[in-house]
Amino acid sequence: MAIQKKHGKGRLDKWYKLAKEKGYRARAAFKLIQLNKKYGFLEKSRVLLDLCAAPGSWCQVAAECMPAGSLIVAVDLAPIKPIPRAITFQGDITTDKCRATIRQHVKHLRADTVLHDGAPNVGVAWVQDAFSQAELVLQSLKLATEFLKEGGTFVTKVFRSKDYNPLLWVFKQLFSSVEATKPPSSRNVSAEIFVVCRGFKAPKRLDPKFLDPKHVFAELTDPTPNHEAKVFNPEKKKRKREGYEEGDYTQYKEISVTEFINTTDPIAILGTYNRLSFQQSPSGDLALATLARLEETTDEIRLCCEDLKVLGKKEFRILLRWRLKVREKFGLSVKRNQPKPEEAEEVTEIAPLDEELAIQEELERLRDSANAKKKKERRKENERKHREIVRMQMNMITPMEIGMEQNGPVGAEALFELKTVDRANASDKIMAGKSANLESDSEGDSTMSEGETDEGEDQLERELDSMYELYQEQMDNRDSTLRAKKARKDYETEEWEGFSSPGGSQASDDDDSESEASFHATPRAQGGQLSNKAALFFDQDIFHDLGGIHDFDDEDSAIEVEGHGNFSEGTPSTKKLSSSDGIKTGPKASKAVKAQETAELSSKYDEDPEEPLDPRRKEGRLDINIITAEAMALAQQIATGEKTSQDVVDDGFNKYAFRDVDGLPDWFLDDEGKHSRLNRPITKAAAAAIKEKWRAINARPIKKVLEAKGRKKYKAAQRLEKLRKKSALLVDDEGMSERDKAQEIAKLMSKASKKKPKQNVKLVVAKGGNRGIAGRPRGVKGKYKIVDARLKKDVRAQKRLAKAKKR
Ligand SMILES: C[S@@+](CC[C@H](N)C(=O)[O-])C[C@H]1O[C@@H](n2cnc3c(N)ncnc32)[C@H](O)[C@@H]1O
Repeated sequence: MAIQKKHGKGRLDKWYKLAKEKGYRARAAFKLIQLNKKYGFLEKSRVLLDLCAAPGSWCQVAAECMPAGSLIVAVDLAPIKPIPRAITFQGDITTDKCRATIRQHVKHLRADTVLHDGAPNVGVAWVQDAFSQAELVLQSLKLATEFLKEGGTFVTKVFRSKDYNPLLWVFKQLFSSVEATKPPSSRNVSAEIFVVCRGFKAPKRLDPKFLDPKHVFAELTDPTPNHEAKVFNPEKKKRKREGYEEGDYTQYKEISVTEFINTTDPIAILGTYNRLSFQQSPSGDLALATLARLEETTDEIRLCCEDLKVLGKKEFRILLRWRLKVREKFGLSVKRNQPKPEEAEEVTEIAPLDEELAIQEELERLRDSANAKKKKERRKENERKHREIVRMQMNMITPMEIGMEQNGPVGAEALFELKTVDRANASDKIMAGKSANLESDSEGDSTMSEGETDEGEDQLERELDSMYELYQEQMDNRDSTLRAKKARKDYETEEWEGFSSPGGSQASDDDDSESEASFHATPRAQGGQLSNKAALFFDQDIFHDLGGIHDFDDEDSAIEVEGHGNFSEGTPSTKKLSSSDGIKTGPKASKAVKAQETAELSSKYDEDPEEPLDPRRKEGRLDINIITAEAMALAQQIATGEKTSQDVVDDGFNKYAFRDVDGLPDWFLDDEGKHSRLNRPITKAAAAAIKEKWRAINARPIKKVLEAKGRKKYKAAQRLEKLRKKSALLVDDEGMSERDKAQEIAKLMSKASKKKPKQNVKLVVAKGGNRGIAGRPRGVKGKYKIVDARLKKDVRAQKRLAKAKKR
């Protein structure tokens, strides 16, 4: 910390200059301004007493801030030049005469505020000072108790000495709020502190002992100080908050080296002072001059003398040895058998030597209390979470509300556990299953030959179709989920058309090739590349002449989808049916059989069903969502190796397969898709998992609630950011003490965490001048709502009727 000079040019700091500029009689004016800014007592005061007021800068500030017509009475040992709006007189605040004079001036009135900035030995009449600072404070408090009104404020200056705590104790007995603060304009080197006591309790009877210095400052016997311990065992020292020595309120102390040589207690000097000075006094010191010229006074010694606070054991020993040598040279007595410093065992408690320490401690205390608060909040939060989990277990809330949804329902991991697969060495089998070829003989002439239908039948068909379309349109409009489904269906249909386009260019897109890989007729590796084995195989000459193999593959893959669907043709309607089977897939192929992708399925578990209209994800993979227990059971069987993709393909050959759907009306296909389908066995775990999944999905808050929650979070983040910026500004403010900064930040935090009171909405009845108005009604402030006059009347009428019925 930079040391501010209290004397000489150092005292002409920015506050001094500012005071000059503003016309205040002393820089002390800013102390009151800053105290008042923090506590705002002057604006509320009508009668004020300023004890120890010379030269009168506090009076000037009070006269500026207090309301017009207020009474200011100021007293000091030294004369005070007249101040507009203030009554001043010369007197000693410790005397009865002064008390009587104040009474004369204030008459029957009681003071709202009593200020005391007294310091002995400061004024011109310092000789008359018989009291120490603390005693002077007690005297001013005595006057305050006599003249203050109930709830009044007493502001006093105290010094951090051993009397500080007893004084604070007395204040706390008499006032409801006592706060010690150091305004930024108060020099750091000064041990002064200002105590603002608010809410005077105005006791009817006051025990005189409260204001009797003998009782308040009654000393406790102290053990003899052990300076050696201070110097040589600094790490063992315990702080005792005694504060500054009486009359010595600076933290930086230096002493001449000659004193160090002459003293009988050198260790006391090393423990107390900051510097041993080689500076000559104006009168000249011969011993010092000799000392400086001695060869023993090496550069190292000089360096050690510069700052005693940074020295270690070794340097202290060097200094002590040097002192002994010098004393020998000067013919002073030398105690050879001085106790070895290391042997010092007794540890005494050391008072804090500087104010910096006091501030540090205060900050530590604040930090500790903030930490304790945080810990308490954390504990509360944990308790809340625990309660929520219990509630969730009781099915009162959903996992999503406490952010557990992404973990999936309990047992999901077990469901897709691959360990059992590994144990059974079935993974290879699964991998092999992936590339199983499917020979389709379903391809062929499947187009339905148009039979001979008569005119009436055709018309009926058309009518039925249009009626069904109309019905579907109505359903779609009614339900947003259905709308989403339709959009999805359209998308799939579109894609499908692309797939069967001639040349198969779309089918060989990178995106698609990946999805094809699982069931492809040709064993293509992911990304459209052939595996080495497959490449070698297809390099054979017999394949070279085969054109359109891709088209064929594509069609096969389409069939594969139907493997667990009900129809074998690659028409839009069959796509629909395949999704009704439980695994929602993209257009090309089902990926449910890929063991590696089953893991992905489980992670997809809780995705929003409303959100993805596009079945593909950004990276081009299919977006598969297991939505039925059957699909879940199948996925589980594949994941655990119970079934391979080949088995799935085999299962696909059943009585529902290979149905000709060409020319069948949509409504019929829809109906068939719903009812005429294979019932696959489901496991208990799969059923439970799907149930849990739907429970979580159903329990999700509606969009509006989610949006509101999001808004709330966003606002909280904004508030936090604002707070962070404000705190950063405060931290950078050089004009504020660390303690004030910490307090300000704590204030900001508590302000930010407070909930704003809900604004009441004022109901304005739309009648008279307010009838049919567009904007804010006249004379209405804040939130308002215009209500219909009739409503009120109706309510009244109802009440009247109810009353009449009772009679
Ligand atoms: C720091 S100055 C006060 C400055 C003043 N607050 C201002 O703003 O100008 C301290 C004053 O206390 C006064 N003082 C000290 N002992 C006093 C006593 N027993 N009675 C009255 N005044 C006293 C000194 O005369 C000195 O003027």
